Amino acid sequence: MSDEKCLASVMIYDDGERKWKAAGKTQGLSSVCIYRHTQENTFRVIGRKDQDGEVVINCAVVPQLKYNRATATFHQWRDGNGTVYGLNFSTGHTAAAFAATMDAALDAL
Ligand SMILES: CC(=O)N[C@@H](Cc1ccccc1Cl)C(=O)N1CCC[C@]12C=C[C@@H]1CC[C@@H](C(=O)N3CC[C@@H]4C=C[C@H]5[C@H](C)C[C@@H](C(=O)O)N5C(=O)[C@H]43)N1C2=O
Repeated sequence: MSDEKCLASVMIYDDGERKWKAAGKTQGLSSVCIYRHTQENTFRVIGRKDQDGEVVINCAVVPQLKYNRATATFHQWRDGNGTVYGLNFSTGHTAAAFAATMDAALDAL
């Protein structure tokens, strides 16, 4: 698993207000990675705010996860309890790299 750091703004969709909110206490970019737990063969998306290290996403990658490439730089998915995460990547390249790692994780499950 290439756990190359992907820079993105981590967003969470607020169903009530029907709008995207920045995850965590502040705006700004986070380093988002997909980590593999070798023994259990499980995967998690972990994102840490570059500014202060706050963990703004810590989400299991489950087999039924539907990963949606809404645009070249904005990808999104629902977690197990219905929270919708959005990653607004800095570049199309990092978006594609992250999506390829996500696809590889989903294939390995
Ligand atoms: C069937 C299903 O579940 N479908 C989900 C998506 C999905 C599909 C398949 C599997 C899983 C999921 Cl999760 C869906 O459609 N969902 C999930 C919640 C929200 C939404 C519902 C309606 C709106 C309508 C428009 C779009 C939206 O939100 N889009 C479009 C791109 C655009 C890009 C960037 C961001 C920007 C950071 C800020 C803001 C801006 O541009 O101002 N913005 C956006 O506006 C962003 N929606 C959605 O994605």
